[in-house]
This record gives sequence, structure tokens and C-alpha cells, in this order.
Amino acid sequence: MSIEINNLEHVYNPGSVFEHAALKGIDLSIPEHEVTAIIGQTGSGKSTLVQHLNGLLIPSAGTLDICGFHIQPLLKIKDVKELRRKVGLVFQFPEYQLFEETIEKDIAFGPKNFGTEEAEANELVKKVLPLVGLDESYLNRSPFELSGGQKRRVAIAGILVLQPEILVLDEPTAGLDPKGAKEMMSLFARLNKEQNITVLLVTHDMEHVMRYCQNVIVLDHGKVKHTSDVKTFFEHPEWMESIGINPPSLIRLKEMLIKAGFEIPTEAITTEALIASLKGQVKSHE
Ligand SMILES: Nc1ncnc2c1ncn2[C@@H]1O[C@H](COP(=O)(O)OP(=O)(O)OP(=O)(O)O)[C@@H](O)[C@H]1O
Repeated sequence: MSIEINNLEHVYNPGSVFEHAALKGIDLSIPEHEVTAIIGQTGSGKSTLVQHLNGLLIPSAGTLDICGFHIQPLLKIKDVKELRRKVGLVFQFPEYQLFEETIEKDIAFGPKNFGTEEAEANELVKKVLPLVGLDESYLNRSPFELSGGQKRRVAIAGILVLQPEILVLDEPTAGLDPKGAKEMMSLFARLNKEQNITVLLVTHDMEHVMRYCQNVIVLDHGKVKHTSDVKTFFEHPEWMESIGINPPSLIRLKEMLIKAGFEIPTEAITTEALIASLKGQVKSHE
């Protein structure tokens, strides 16, 4: 089942002088088991939209159908508790939410909160550590003695341990160096491929869009401006320009496509030829 969003509106501080309509009539059908990018300028509504996917925000109007839940205005938070487990939301800088004295306790916090016995929760923690590239030697260490990238892995493990069906990532590579960012994105690509997890990625990085995503949603001033597969998106540089992103030059575009696993013939020296050469090719994953 895809994620279906119908006529979603979100108004912050309704009825006050601070009233602000952040989402206006959003209609989307987001495919399962794929990686979809959500892009748009600052303030376009990306974070507001993704916070509806796990019931952190409830719509002012409209509906969402996700993981068997029908979300509509006035829904009670207690009715969406299980949705929070099925849809893992990773905020920007998730490492700031670590607070326990050991990594084991931090990762086990979620399952225990959902009623799992301590021993079972600790078993789940051991299983999830390798998924984020950590081993059991980390269990009794304090999260605060780790590097920024490692802390972020621990925070993500704390979400993966709940075995989510959907992973929503709000700029997950913000603040990481290029190597750390690549490792983080490879982790998500692997989770999508090996565990079949649906991934939604809020990003400003067009290289990540090209390399890791199959679909693109462009938001603008609280509305959906475009939705397409990634190939169609890169065929329309004006879509990027319209949200203030400089489209990559032909040379850069070629580099990005090759890195993303496409085979590009040397004679493709115009954007049109480049795009034509992609026809029928399936992008190879990391
Ligand atoms: N808690 C809030 N109260 C009032 N207005 C808010 C609140 N959160 C966001 N907004 C406003 O809603 C609009 C959409 O914000 P949102 O954070 O969803 O955008 P965004 O596309 O995620 O931006 P960014 O790329 O900067 O994270 C903005 O105008 C923002 O100022």
C-alpha cells in the first residue's frame, strides 16, 4: 500500500495573529519500498509535511492513509501511538536526543517504552547495532564519548530497533563531512534494499537525489509543485531553478550519473543526448 495524502492542510496557530498556513491542499501518492526525495526551499513545508507521517502533527484538514492508519483532523495522539513505531522519523541532528548513560540503554529506550521486557529489548539492541555499522563493544559506552557521526548512528539505531516500515529522514546528513554523509546515505540505501524499508528523504543535496532516490516531490510555498521519477526530474532543470537550486552543468551531471551507477556513452555531449542515453537503464544501487 502506498502512502496516500489527500487535500492535506496544516495551519499553525489557528485563530491567532501568528496563524500561518504551512501546507495547502497537498495531494500525494508515495510508493512503498522506494526512496523518495522531498525537496523545496526553506519554509516550503517539508518538515511540516513529514511530521504528519507519524502523527506528530495532525492535519487541520484533509487525510493521510499510511501503514493501515487513517489520519484526519481531531484524531487523538493515543490513537497513533503504534504509527510512531511503524514510521520512524529521524529529525535533523538526532544525536541531540540521546540522553541515557549507555548506548544500550539509549537504543533500548523505544522498545521498552512500547512494553518490551528489558532482556528482550537488549537482544533487539544487539541485532540492530551491526545495521548501523557498530558492534557490541559499544553497548556499555556512553553516547557522549562518541564522534558526531557515531552518535547519529546510535540515534538512528534507536529508531531502527522498533523495526519501522517507513523511515522518514529530515536532512540526515546535515553537519556531516562528505565521507560521513556518504556512509550515512549508503546505510539508508542498504536498509531500503535489504530490509525493504520505504525511505522518505528531505534533502537539499541534488547528488543524493540522483544517487539514492527513485522519486522526487518538489514543494513550494506549502503546495506540491512537481512529483516525478528521478529521471524526469533531472530532465527538467527549470524545476530546480524554480526553487532556487542551480542545475548542475553537463560535466557535473555526467559525473553524478556515473557515480549513481548509470552507463554514459562518451558521445553524449548534450543534456538531451545524456538523458536519451538513460532510456531503459535501471540505476544500479550502492
Ligand atoms: N511551530 C511553528 N509555528 C508556526 N509556524 C511554523 C512552525 N513551524 C514551521 N512554521 C512555518 O511553517 C512554514 C513551513 O515550515 P517548515 O519547517 O515545514 O519548512 P521547511 O521546508 O521544512 O523549511 P527548512 O528547509 O528551513 O527546514 C514556514 O513558514 C515556517 O516558518
